[in-house]
Amino acid sequence: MTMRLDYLSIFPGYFDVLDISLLGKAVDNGLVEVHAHDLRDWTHDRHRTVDDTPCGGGAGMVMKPDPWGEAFDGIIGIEPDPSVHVIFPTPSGIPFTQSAAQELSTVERVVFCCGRYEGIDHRVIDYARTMWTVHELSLGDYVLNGGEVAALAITEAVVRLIPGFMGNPESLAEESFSPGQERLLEYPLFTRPVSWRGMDVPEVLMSGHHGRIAEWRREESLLLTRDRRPDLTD
Ligand SMILES: N#Cc1c(-c2ccc3ccn(Cc4ccc(CN5CCCC5)cc4)c3c2)n[nH]c1N
Repeated sequence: MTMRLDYLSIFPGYFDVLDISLLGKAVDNGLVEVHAHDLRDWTHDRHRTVDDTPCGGGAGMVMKPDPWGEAFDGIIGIEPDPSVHVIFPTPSGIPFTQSAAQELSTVERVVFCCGRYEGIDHRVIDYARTMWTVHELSLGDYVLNGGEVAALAITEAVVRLIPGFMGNPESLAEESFSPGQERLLEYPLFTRPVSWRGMDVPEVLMSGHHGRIAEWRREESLLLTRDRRPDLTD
């Protein structure tokens, strides 16, 4: 299966980075195809206007619905198709999680709608919900300037789960937040040299005793999780 990824943004250059590294490999081997679009290509005025003042007052500007609607018509089409998943990154979205990434990794087409300013006219989201499967997602409780960085993060989390993307799929199963995994943070990692600037790799990791190593790693994960993410231990 090839996953088609479309990105609608007034800064489509953000997505040039998807040609690099592992994601670039996924594009090369046909696992994903990436299309970035400039929302301003669907404006018709001299200034290629995409924003206007908020109805009801308030600070900042809101993205006009017209360019989004015309872009949808051109990029996705005018017929409803629930197999198309449209993602609106937004501060008011549902927190994006590994399970959401897992679900999205099986989808054949995803369209990211990257807002800017204070956000997108809500009718755009309401219209999209009548046509496609819509996800309003948030990366976390901090403020970004637009949806592009969130779209890149969601893309990376999803694409790495596509069968055939990762060289060693078994490693995915062991990761924190993977399905079936206890919700623990990952233990500290070490590699050679064994001694570096007066600090040594924990002896147990050099013992070759797999049982003791597993026990040490679990204990370290438990300590780290209790200290940094007590919410995961509920
Ligand atoms: N995913 C994700 C996100 C985003 C995100 C995603 C998409 C857009 C589009 C525009 N912005 C900028 C912005 C910033 C603050 C606000 C809050 N409002 C302003 C006035 C009253 C409250 C609204 C928009 C975005 C931010 N931020 N943080 C995340 N985890």
